[in-house]
Amino acid sequence: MSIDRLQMAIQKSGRLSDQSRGLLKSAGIKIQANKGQLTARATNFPLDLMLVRDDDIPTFVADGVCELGIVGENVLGEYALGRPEAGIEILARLGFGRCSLKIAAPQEEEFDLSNLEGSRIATSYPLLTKKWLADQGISAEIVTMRGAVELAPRLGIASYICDLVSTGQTLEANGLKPVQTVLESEAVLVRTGREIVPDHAAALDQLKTRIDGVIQTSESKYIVLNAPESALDDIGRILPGADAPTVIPLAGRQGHFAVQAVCQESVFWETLEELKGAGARDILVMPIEKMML
Ligand SMILES: Nc1ncnc2c1ncn2[C@@H]1O[C@H](COP(=O)(O)OP(=O)(O)OP(=O)(O)O)[C@@H](O)[C@H]1O
Ligand SMILES: O=P(O)(O)OC[C@H]1O[C@H](OP(=O)(O)OP(=O)(O)O)[C@H](O)[C@@H]1O
Ligand SMILES: [Mg+2]
Repeated sequence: MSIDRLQMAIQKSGRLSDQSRGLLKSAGIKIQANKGQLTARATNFPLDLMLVRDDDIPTFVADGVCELGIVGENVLGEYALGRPEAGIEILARLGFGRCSLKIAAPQEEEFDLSNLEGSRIATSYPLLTKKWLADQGISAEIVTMRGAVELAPRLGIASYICDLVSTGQTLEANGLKPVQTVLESEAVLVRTGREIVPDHAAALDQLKTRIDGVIQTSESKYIVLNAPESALDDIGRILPGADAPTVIPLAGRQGHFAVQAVCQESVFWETLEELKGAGARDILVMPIEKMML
């Protein structure tokens, strides 16, 4: 580690690791692979990585050991409830590691919210669960477990669980069903609430601009199509998240135009069908490699 370089904490190995590294790669940052090491260095940017357990990332960022981190909102939320003064700031939502923290009940149970009153709930997220229960006006006992929470009802440790769900396969395999959502979560880029030295601040701004560009381009597409003049208004309304399309007359085709636009929202097959229905032809959708707004 070097004090001249920005420090960022990412998950060493787990569900967020590959995409955290992928995001940096897309931002043009080359990371020297260092197998088994707890740190890694960018070779073309003043950035060092700390490769740690995801649970430790908020502590590193709060204490200013790392100015930046990539962590799930679930882990960040639990940490922030325990240390509200930590002052960690979310800089960007990253669109991966999407999951929900959910209350789950046995599949055969006819669930009603009032069933939770006075019950035992097993979870690795005691503070988020407690807060949600308090918000609902429910009092219940929390049993904190580090993992394998889905086993708790079968083992008789608790009647309900509060755990992360994405496909729902793990719940199903354990005879459980989701009944309430406590938190929707995705990976976020966070920065310390502590002061950042000026040298690092410039690198941080540059990195943030690049990451914003990567997020934008992953959602954005460049659309080109041809259309008669009568269809242009409808097409302008259909194009998702396009500010001001470029409209150019087609040579030799009176009353027909080429339309070009950057769409900053997802372009689905349904969108193309709608455009065609409005009179568009020869529709091309192209990825955008880089973008700086
Ligand atoms: N099923 C899932 N689908 C999508 N994202 C998930 C899922 N489960 C967890 N996540 C997200 O990925 C993060 C990391 O999950 P992972 O299972 O790798 O954590 P972990 O086992 O606690 O790892 P570590 O060893 O770093 O402590 C979670 O905190 C959450 O934000
Ligand atoms: O709804 P699903 O798609 O089945 O995903 C949910 C599971 O994913 C997570 O665990 P993970 O697989 O990351 O293992 P871990 O408990 O060792 O972290 C989470 O703790 C659930 O157990
Ligand atoms: Mg963890």
